[in-house]
Amino acid sequence: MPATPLQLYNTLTRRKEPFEPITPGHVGMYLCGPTVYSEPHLGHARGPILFDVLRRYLEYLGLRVRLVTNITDVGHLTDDADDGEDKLLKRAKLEQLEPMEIADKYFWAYFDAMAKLGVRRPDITPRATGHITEQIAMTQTLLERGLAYERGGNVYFDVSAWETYGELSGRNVDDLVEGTRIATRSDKDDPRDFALWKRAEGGHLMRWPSPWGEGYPGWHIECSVMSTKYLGDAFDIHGGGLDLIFPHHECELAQAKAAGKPFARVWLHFNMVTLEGEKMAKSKGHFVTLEELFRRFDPIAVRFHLLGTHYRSVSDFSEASLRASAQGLRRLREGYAALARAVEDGGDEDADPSPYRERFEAAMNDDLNTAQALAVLYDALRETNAALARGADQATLRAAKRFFDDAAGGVLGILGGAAETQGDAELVSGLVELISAQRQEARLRRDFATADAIRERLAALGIVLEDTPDGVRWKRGVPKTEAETL
Ligand SMILES: Nc1ncnc2c1ncn2[C@@H]1O[C@H](COP(=O)(O)OP(=O)(O)OP(=O)(O)O)[C@@H](O)[C@H]1O
Ligand SMILES: [Zn+2]
Repeated sequence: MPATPLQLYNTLTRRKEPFEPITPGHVGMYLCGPTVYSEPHLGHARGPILFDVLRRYLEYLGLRVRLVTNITDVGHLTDDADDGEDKLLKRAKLEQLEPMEIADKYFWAYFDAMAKLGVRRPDITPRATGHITEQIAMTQTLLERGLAYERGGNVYFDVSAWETYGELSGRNVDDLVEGTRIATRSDKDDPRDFALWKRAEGGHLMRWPSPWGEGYPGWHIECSVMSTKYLGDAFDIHGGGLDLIFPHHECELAQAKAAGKPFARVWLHFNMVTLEGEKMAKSKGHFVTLEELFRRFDPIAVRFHLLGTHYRSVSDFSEASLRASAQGLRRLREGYAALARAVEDGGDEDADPSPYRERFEAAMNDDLNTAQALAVLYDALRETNAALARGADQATLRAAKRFFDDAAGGVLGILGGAAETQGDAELVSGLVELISAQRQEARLRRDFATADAIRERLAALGIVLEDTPDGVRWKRGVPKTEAETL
């Protein structure tokens, strides 16, 4: 198996190791996706952006990648110890919607936000509710192998029967008993055991028939099932936030291996996005939504901001740091635009590569050090600005442009493509505000003919101006009535 130059830190072995795909030329990766019960927050963007960059970089290295990201649309309990209230059902009651309406509403909210962040869609997005049969089958296998037991419609994994339990998180299994709150009325043999299948109580809306009566799957089993279904019993990379190492990934790994599947080879865990030093979490109500941020910042600046910290370090959110990222991105775009204008079409395809390419690759190969990779881009930018100022030859400029296209555009996804479109959004917004200010001036001069003409021309372009006590606002749309536009 040929190793790539890429080194990745593997949580399972606790060290950086050369990344070797199981099947040469192909990479299968699985990222634990969101539970779709509320608006995505900034913390939810870190994993998808990291995996998007990893995928793009593997492609840059010439590999074919299949990325699977699951959607947890079976509601799970507010408590990791198989206890508490179902998050999705709680939200459904609150919004007076069907649980599936909640799941769909936030599924789309999530993917709309990811698209704005320049995150390419996963190749497969399996939903837990679409894989109940497979989850029942794996539960049955574990029962047949004597590694699980049933108690009145609940099926639990027998942790004491699985020797390597704790291998991923490094937790000592005996100590775990201490740390596990012994739930009252629990029918588990051992408090460390976790649910593979839960009996649906009276009011539980999401339920399916099973050999153990009506119920629903436990949280961890969906990922063991859906990852291996689409990537094979052994696959290359499995990822998620550090908060998922225990219990979620520990349990996923135990179940899958106990069912006879070698499972993931590399476990990649990213650190948390924090707000005032504390983990952003929707269940704690401690977060800033992506939608809120997108109202004030270019989404690609948000992407840029998250890439500015190595994925294994905490990324603390503040307005000031995001503003600084937005400014940094603007400088990069301006520099690139000047370079693109100076480069003439065609020729020099075989010119020497930019000297920065090697440094960029070294940073990415070192466990995806995107912070370092961005620093290389800025060194290259400084050099490019100097080259433009001294009127460097076309071969040099073309090599520089190719480097920015591949590194900043292709791999990091902060220039070109979606990034460019976002830049356009900023431009449109700026232009409309400029024109709107001209109209205000016309009105102050009592030049109503000009003011009305501007409003009409904008309306014809699908832009509606609204006079509000806080000044003029604009939105895309059609004016409601003729009277309102006057
Ligand atoms: N603050 C955060 N920083 C980085 N990743 C996060 C953060 N919060 C959640 N994630 C990641 O988002 C993915 C989806 O997690 P989940 O739906 O459980 O979100 P959550 O906000 O943590 O919810 P909850 O508060 O209910 O635990 C997981 O991979 C998780 O690691
Ligand atoms: Zn998972």
